[in-house]
Amino acid sequence: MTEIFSYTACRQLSQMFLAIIFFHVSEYILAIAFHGKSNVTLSSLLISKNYLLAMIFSLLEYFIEISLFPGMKEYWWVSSLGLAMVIIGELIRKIAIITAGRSFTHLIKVHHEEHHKLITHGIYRFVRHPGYCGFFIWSVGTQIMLCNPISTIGFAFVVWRFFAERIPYEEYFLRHFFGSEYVEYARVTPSGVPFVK
Ligand SMILES: C[S@@+](CC[C@H](N)C(=O)[O-])C[C@H]1O[C@@H](n2cnc3c(N)ncnc32)[C@H](O)[C@@H]1O
Repeated sequence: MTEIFSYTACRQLSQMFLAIIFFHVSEYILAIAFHGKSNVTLSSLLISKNYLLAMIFSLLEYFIEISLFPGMKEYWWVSSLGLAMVIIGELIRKIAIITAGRSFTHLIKVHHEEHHKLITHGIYRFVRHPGYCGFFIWSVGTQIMLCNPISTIGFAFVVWRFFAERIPYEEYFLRHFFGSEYVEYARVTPSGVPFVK
């Protein structure tokens, strides 16, 4: 039980809390910067009920494992790989948000607005969904950082499935808004999420 107060737990849990706080606060600040305070609600913090449940589950897994099998959390190369994924995923996502500017909205647009321009430059030259690619790496990275095997697999599966369903839906509207320009862009640019065409 004392392992919960060990150096390992303090370090891994503080990294986790810092990663979460930084992610959500920066999403909110960037949303305000690009869309204006009056157009942004607390939903831009991106904290849903399912997300909260997943995070609580991952912390429960962490506490149970560190109490019963403390050695599991001592694989520092695994934890450091997770930390690197958190930083890289965060960077990719924030570069995507800054590159797309006003075209990046947390809710998928179903009606074309004048200021909504097709973005194909910067990081969007390499992948069509850098924001989702970054979040996928970030979220799985948080669990690798905690050396949580069950949540690593669970997060990878759930987040992947979420984007595998969301991307075709989002692209249906993008094709509608931008026509052949989007079709050609999608033809030559990978999605950025593994196994999603
Ligand atoms: C949460 S953002 C995600 C953007 C993108 N899927 C990504 O992962 O970086 C969703 C909004 O971005 C818009 N969007 C997605 N790709 C776009 C692009 N290449 N150019 C302009 N708008 C885009 C969609 O219309 C949608 O309203």
